Amino acid sequence: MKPIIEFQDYSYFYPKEEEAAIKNISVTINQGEFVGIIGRNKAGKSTACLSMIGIAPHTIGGDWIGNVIVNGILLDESTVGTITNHVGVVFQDAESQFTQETVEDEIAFAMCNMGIERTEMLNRVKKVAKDCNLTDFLDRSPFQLSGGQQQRLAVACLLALKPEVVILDESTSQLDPIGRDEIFSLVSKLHQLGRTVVMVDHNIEKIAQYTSKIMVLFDGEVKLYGDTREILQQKELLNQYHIRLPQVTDAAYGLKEEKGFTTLPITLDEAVGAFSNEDKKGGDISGASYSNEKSCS
Ligand SMILES: Nc1ncnc2c1ncn2[C@@H]1O[C@H](COP(=O)(O)OP(=O)(O)OP(=O)(O)O)[C@@H](O)[C@H]1O
Repeated sequence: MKPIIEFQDYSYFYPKEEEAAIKNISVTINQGEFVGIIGRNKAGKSTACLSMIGIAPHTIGGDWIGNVIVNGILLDESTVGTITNHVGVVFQDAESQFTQETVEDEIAFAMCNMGIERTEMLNRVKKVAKDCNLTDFLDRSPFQLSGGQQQRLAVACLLALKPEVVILDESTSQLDPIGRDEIFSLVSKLHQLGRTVVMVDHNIEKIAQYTSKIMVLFDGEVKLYGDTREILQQKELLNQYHIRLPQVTDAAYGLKEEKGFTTLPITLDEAVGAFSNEDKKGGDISGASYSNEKSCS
């Protein structure tokens, strides 16, 4: 596995702040992983994202200790410009980044500063519009799109630049359930195509369904980092960090002894399998019809 983002004993202090917002973290995100970052408010999730793209410290200022290495580039030697060749980020308020009159121009605009040849640029607009299900809206104003469509447009602008890593920081928090599903479905496809995806989201059900790894942040520290299924088995620990289990996992946890579950289901499909299997000996979901492959509906 090739490391794509490495935090090495990294701490970050916002300007004029004495306490670090990120405290001595050492974690590696490998190429092709889909990592969910979770944690209560002010845990440091956005600061971790900003550090992955160099906005902290290069744009915001402040101090740091340790290192962040993005695709082999050390923080000391990077600029936001060099990192954005590898990493793209979409924030919660996608709308605020739009400046163009049409969706087509907005996607093309993202490529303007990169000196991309016109035919190539038009090809990329067509491709990402298709991938993000925006082909029918190319002539429309970005401001006449729904919240979900605007988030998809922000992702399309980013994909046109072909970054290896796509970061979404609470991009679904203001969307209705359908808009949220659209974004998760889109990033899941990107992940299947081999992109590395990092997603900050408070929706633990979706994080459970789609991610391959979870990073739990608490007061600026990484408390847990590992396989999504393994992390979500640890109710007491997660609760300590103010994170709840997915509802189906919590329900199965309550019946763990009675049903003899050795592994808790983390998605609805798995729970249906687990509970319909309950008459069988032990009621273990390992006998149920689920796999470690994440659903990508
Ligand atoms: N520009 C800033 N200047 C000073 N301190 C900041 C700044 N931005 C964030 N912080 C502080 O850094 C810490 C981590 O904040 P951060 O926004 O990274 O957390 P978060 O987990 O993303 O929170 P939320 O879920 O509320 O968005 C908090 O204590 C916050 O107050």
